[in-house]
Amino acid sequence: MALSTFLRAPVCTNQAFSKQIMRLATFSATNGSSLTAPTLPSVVPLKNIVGKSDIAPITNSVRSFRTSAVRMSDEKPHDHSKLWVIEKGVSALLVPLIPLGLLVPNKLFDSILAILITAHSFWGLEAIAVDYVRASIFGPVIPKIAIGLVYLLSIATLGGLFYVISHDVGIANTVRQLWSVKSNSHNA
Ligand code: HEM
Repeated sequence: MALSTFLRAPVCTNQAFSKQIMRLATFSATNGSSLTAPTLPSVVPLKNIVGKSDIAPITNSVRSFRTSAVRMSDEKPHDHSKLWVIEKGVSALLVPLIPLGLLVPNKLFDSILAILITAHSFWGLEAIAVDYVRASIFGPVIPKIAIGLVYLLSIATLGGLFYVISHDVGIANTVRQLWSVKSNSHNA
């Protein structure tokens, strides 16, 4: 097991374990001795050692760390859990709404589907752009262009879907026509 993985394991981040490690490290640093069972007292209060020695004790030998970017201090805190629930709610709504919209083609279902599909694919594509087009790899400009393209594509998708709904046969009927073309060519 890699050391970093081991240190992040629940047993290592446990407070009692951290205290024990701290005690061992401090004792070793201040005495310069090896940690063998006979030389190590069972309890060495930290405050007895700190101050009695010039050597700084290692007080943060086990420290949690994060791999995600640290939040900028001027950034307002966002509650992403609410957006997460909305994203998953929209995904769940698509499951009954897509077949329902196809079974009963009308402008209301088409409009709801247009909005939900655009929102859902926007969040999906935005997540891909944020996750894969990173500033650390592509520099500061390309990630902004990628996000801009996601916005452009989503606006074009919503505009295109509403054009089909208002000026053509609608989304559900378009899909049904495509299906019938396929089955006609199959029969011919
Ligand atoms: C019943 C219909 C659908 C359901 C239940 C569904 C569900 C999901 C789920 C659960 C995810 C993963 C989200 C995550 O990683 O957190 C996802 C990702 C995505 N969906 Fe859908 N989806 C549906 C239809 C669609 C449609 C119609 C489109 C586009 C026209 C679409 C575009 C995307 C995209 C672009 C992603 C991101 C892909 C990725 O993360 O790798 N989805 N969808």
